[in-house]
Order: sequence, then structure tokens, then C-alpha cells
Amino acid sequence: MNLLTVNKLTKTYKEKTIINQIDFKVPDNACVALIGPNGAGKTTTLKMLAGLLQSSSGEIIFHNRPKKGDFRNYIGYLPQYPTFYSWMTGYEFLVYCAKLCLLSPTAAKSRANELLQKTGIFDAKDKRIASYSGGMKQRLGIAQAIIHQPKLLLLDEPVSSLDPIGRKEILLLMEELKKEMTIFFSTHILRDAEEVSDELILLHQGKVIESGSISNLQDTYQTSMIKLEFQDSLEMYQEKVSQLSNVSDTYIDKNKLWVTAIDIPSAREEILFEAATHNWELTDFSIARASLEDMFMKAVNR
Ligand SMILES: Nc1ncnc2c1ncn2[C@@H]1O[C@H](COP(=O)(O)OP(=O)(O)OP(=O)(O)O)[C@@H](O)[C@H]1O
Repeated sequence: MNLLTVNKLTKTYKEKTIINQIDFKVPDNACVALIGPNGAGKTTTLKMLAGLLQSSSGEIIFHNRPKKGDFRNYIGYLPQYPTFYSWMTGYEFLVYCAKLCLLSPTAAKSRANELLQKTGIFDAKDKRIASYSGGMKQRLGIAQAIIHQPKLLLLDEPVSSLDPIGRKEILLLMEELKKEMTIFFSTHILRDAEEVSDELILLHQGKVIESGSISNLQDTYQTSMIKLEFQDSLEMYQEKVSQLSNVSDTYIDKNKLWVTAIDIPSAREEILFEAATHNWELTDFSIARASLEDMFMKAVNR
């Protein structure tokens, strides 16, 4: 079942269309990444999903129910640039957020402690937020976003501003959280999307240009490449390989011979047969997968 279905969602400011009739689905219990370069419209999309921004047209449907009325219980949201009362401690802030979500004082305190543990900042619970690192603030932001146990967690560029260690920690936290809720997050860093998400939605200039699981997208955009390494005489082998019937093109880069082919299995068979028959000094053979960057560029240029 789909937790979220978006149909022809559009946002226009005056004459300018920022989001142009986008359609996508977010399955229950999935982690979906909305990928796009700066200005693609990711924040605008997330704000419409969160109910913070009115769409110009189109519909957002939760569990087959059009998003009319109050859906705040359903959704947790971490903005791209979260702000906190930095004079509060992390614990005070979460108790305050829990009370805003109408938890009783006792329940609010216990939920705050639970989430400080879960997000790994319990040891700093009594320190002022002003003293927190970027990664700790992001954890606190995630804690406030899930304080009311939402079904859908919306995260706007949750790791983009963090250093590699902070980034890794938040991605690991997202791995944990996705066992309990659906996560929909935006990023312009393809590697982050690849690491944690099950599905991708590629957004470019306000339009969805591609969507699906990473493996399906890789199959669609697979650049057929075989990478060969030889003891030496790379140019000589290049000449031999380029004459094989299943090989479309070859080039040398970083002491490796790269081979493109329309039909990779046939090219592999042919190369390995030749190598075995003529005792080629082949030291490495591998098939290279298309990177997400390649995929995105191809989808943009289609
Ligand atoms: N209130 C507004 N009025 C007019 N244009 C706007 C408004 N808000 C956003 N835009 C424009 O909409 C486009 C998409 O902005 P948005 O912030 O959604 O992109 P984004 O993909 O989140 O980019 P970034 O990664 O830089 O945050 C941009 O060109 C932006 O200038």
C-alpha cells in the first residue's frame, strides 16, 4: 500500500512555475530520496507535503485519503535550516515540543528521555543547545520531528551541512528510524541517497524526470562497461579487444582498458574466450555499474 500518493502537484509563484505537475508514490515503510540540484524544487515539495505551503493545484493523498483537514499527527518535519531556542537544554526543548503535541507533563518527560537516547545525545541532555555541534543539532531536530510518533518523517537535506562523521551518524540514525516509519528526504548528494534509500525520485527544474528503486534505475541507465587490466602492453590489447564482434568501443584511462558493449554477457564471453585461447596477461576483469551521477545526467539529458 502507498502511504503517500502525489498527483499533478504544482506550485506557481506569480507567473513562475516552481513545481510542475509532479506525480509520485511513497510506499508504506519505505525510505525515499528526493534528489535534485540546488533550485530543483525540493524544499517547495517538502513544504507542500508538510502542509506548510499551499499547493497551486494537484493533490496529496495519504493512505487513499485526500489531504484535507489536519494531518499534523501523521507527519514529522525537519526543515533544511532548523532553528532552536538555543538557551534551552536539549531535554527542555524536547519536553516543550512534546507538550506542544499535547502530551501530559509526565509523558512529555519520558518521551524526551526516550528520544534523547534513541538519537544518541542523551549525555548532552542538560547542556544548552547553543553548545551542540551541527550533528547534535540535527539529531535534536530529528528527535523533535518524531516526538509524536508520525507515520511519515520528512527531512529536508538532513545531512548536507554536516562533516563526513556527522553525515554518517545521521545516515545510520535514518537506517534505524526507517524500521519504524516511512522516511521521505531530500538531498543533492547522490551518494547519501544511495546509502540509505530504497527508492529515488529525480527532480529537475520542478519536474520529476525519473523515479523507482535504485536497482531498477541502474538497469534502465546501465552504461555497459567492462574494465580490464593487463600486466602490460595495454595498447596492443586495446587493438585486439576493439576488433571483437560484441565490443562497441574501447578507451584507456588510468592504466585500465574500458570496454563498452551493447550486450555485456556476449562481450564478456568473447573477451574471456580470447584471453584463455591466446594466453592474454589479463590481471583483472570486472563489470562496472553505472553511478547515480551517470544516471542523473542521462535522465536530465534524455
Ligand atoms: N517564495 C518564493 N517566491 C518565488 N520563488 C521562490 C519562492 N520560494 C522558492 N522559490 C524558487 O523556487 C525554486 C525552487 O526552490 P527550492 O528551495 O524549492 O529548491 P531546492 O531544490 O530545495 O533548492 P536548494 O537545494 O538550493 O534548497 C528556486 O528557483 C527558488 O528561487
